[in-house]
This record gives sequence, structure tokens and C-alpha cells, in this order.
Amino acid sequence: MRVKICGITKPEQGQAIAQLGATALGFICVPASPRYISAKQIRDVVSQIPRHIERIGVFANTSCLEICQVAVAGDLTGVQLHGDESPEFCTQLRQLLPTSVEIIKALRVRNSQALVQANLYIGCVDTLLLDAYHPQMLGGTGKTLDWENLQQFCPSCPWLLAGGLTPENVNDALNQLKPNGIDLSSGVERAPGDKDLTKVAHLFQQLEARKMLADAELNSKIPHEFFDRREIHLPSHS
Ligand SMILES: O=C(O)c1ccccc1NCC(=O)[C@H](O)[C@H](O)COP(=O)(O)O
Repeated sequence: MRVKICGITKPEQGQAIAQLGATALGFICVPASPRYISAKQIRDVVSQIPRHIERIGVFANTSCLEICQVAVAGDLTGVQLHGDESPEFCTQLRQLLPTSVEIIKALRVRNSQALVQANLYIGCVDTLLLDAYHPQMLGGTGKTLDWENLQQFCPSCPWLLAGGLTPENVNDALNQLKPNGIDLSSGVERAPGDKDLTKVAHLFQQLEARKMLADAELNSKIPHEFFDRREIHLPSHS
């Protein structure tokens, strides 16, 4: 499962979080955010992390040109559109960015209409991300979604779950939903843009324990299923 830790601003924290197990680091390229980071600063973080770690720039309501410039200057592997970008805007951006650069469209879920809206982006973007709606803030709100109401959400493209995830509630969320990845920011922070490495380590311990449990369950099923199959394939004596 993809695990994106968003709102990285410090090279040493980016490096430590990559070592702890993040598959992606997120950089907030929205100037109004307390987690804002420039393309030059993104480069400083990126220079400290292994190349296989994804590097996602988060943008909101800016131009395709600005996104493309930061994507190149920041050596990004993906861009996340966190504002009110239309499917047409995403299609235009797709034509301008190299195909290797992932486009993630974030939907801030206010009501069930947002989930219907998700269908409009299929084919225009690579991945969807569901985040909580907040009247004043675009992201990093710490607010959780109503997971129970999301159980029917099953888009025909990969999707990431965001919104108020913490080391304490991540298992609850994943027991109810099966996203292709998760995205956390304020739930693993001391202050906006200042990640708490103890909380990040706790998150990965929780995910590791979950994986071990799933593996153990799978292993306990194998002998039974294997035996069943052998019986089915026994030669007939008739
Ligand atoms: O984090 C911000 O400050 C931010 C500002 C403007 C647009 C998007 C922003 N964050 C987007 C993210 O990807 C966050 O990780 C996501 O909203 C989840 O945040 P949280 O609820 O704090 O885990």
C-alpha cells in the first residue's frame, strides 16, 4: 500500500520519514499554507532521499504553467491538484506534463455529490484522493471523513484516503475501506510543517502489525485450501 506523508519542509525529516517506510513524500506548493515550500527547497529535500521514493507536489487553483515549472524545478514524480480544478483543466495539464508524472486529483468530500463528481475525473487523472471538506481550509485540516459512508466508493482508478488519519485511527479506517494508499499530514506533526518522527514511527509500527496479521491469516488458510484443491484433482477410479 502507498503511504504518503505530506507537508514535508525539512530535508532531515524527509530523509528520516523515507527511512521509516514512506513510499511518497508530499510538498505543499500552495503559498498560503503554513506548510509551503519552494521548488528550490523541495530540491534540497529530494537530494537527501532515495530515487524510488515518490515526490508529490500539492497545488491548488494555480495555472498549468506554474505546475509544470515547479514539477521540473522540484524534480517531482507527481502533482496533486487540491483546489477546484475541473476535468478539462486536468486533461490540459496531462497534455503538458510528461506521462511519467502522476496526476492526482483531490476531492474534498462535503457530501455524496463529491463522490458522484469523482466519475468525471476518470480518464483525466491517474489517481483520486479523498480528503475532508473544511469551509476555510483546503487541506491539512485534521478532519476525518465519514468512512462508513465511503464504503460504496469504488472508482475504476486507484485512490488514496486522506483526512485526519493518525497512527491511532489508521487501522479503523483500513478496516472499513480499501484504498490503494493513505495520505497523512497533521496527524503526524508537532506543528504545521514540522513532522513528529515518533508519531511517524508509530504509524509504520501500526501498519507493519496490520500486515503481519494479514499475512498470518493468509498462511493459516493455505493448508486448508491446498488440501481442498488436491482432493478436487484426485484421479477418478471409475
Ligand atoms: O496541508 C496543507 O497545508 C494544504 C494546504 C493547501 C492545500 C492542500 C494541503 N494539504 C493537502 C494534503 O495532501 C494533506 O495531506 C491532506 O489534506 C490531509 O491532511 P490531514 O487531514 O492533516 O492529514
